[in-house]
Amino acid sequence: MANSPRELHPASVAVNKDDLVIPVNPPLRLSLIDFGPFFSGTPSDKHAVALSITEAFKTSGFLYLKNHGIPPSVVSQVFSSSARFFDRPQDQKNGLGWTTPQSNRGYVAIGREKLATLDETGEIDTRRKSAPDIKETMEIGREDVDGLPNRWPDHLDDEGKRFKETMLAFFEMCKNLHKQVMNSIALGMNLPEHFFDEFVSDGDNNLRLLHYPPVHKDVFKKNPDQVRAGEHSDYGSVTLLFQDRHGGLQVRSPRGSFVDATPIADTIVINAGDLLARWSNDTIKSTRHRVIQPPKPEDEESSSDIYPSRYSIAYFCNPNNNKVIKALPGTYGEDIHVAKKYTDVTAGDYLVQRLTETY
Ligand SMILES: O=C(O)CCC(=O)C(=O)O
Ligand SMILES: [Fe+2]
Repeated sequence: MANSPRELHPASVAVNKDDLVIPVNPPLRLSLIDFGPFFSGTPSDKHAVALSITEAFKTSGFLYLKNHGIPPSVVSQVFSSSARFFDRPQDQKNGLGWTTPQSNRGYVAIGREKLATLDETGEIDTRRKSAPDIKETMEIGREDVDGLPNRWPDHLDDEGKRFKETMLAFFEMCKNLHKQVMNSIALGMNLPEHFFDEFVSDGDNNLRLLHYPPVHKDVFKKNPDQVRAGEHSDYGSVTLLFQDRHGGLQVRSPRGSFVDATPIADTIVINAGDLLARWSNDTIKSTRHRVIQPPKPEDEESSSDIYPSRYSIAYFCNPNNNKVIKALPGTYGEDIHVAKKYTDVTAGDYLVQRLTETY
């Protein structure tokens, strides 16, 4: 059973109708939304869920989703399989290395990617040298794309074969959830429920397994710039983020302070990415976030000098690569006195350009 937000974060989180309201000024509300009624409720229940999801994306850009339809047993299987993958010898992992932004598939060793914000991309090289992100990742894309093979460990051993099966099944579940979340956004923005279907049919998404290795506490004390993953926004439509229990994910409030997105069991953290913000003519927010050391070491860990490993799974959802993204109906026009803010862009071109800046 999911812990209530109050149990998880007694000191700094007020609970308001199930939401985490983080008491910064202005408050940052990270809504905890029950997706159940979207699948099985009356049309008006469904509409209410759609409105709360869309409202969350328009205000904080982040929400927690429960009853999302992906069974907890599947999520824990994916976490275990991911941990076993990162436990492999370094040369096995290097043999499956990430190659190009176009492919965006394969293993990325510690220090290779430096997440950064849109306005500081020119400085990425300098920043990567001073405080590289302390993380390794495995990137998995849509299977069976000509010339862009996934880098599976299935030729190594049986465990590698099971890894491939587990990740492919999970990829499909997340792809379906993405479609449902887009349906809810469509309804919440007064568009036909299936408006986005033709945009998300291919599943040009990216499953990223993340491992933040154990770090000596001194590393963070000695370098105030050191983080596990630097401040950034995500690039695509929405990100489905599965966290373990350790914490460290933080969301940037409108005034610039960072607040903890405390792990809540059996929920998915969902945030909007830059391409969805652009698509919505900036009515939806793509909010910056980062990963630092865990907020307060749990009792059994507080006496240790080491922060333990943290694992997370990010499923980056994108529109089909070949789709042209232009401002959504209802987000601009003379009647509402709002101009289109961006030129049209092809989803694939936009994402490759953003990835090129990061690696
Ligand atoms: O590990 C996390 O909790 C967040 C990872 C993330 O934001 C990313 O990879 O874009
Ligand atoms: Fe992110």
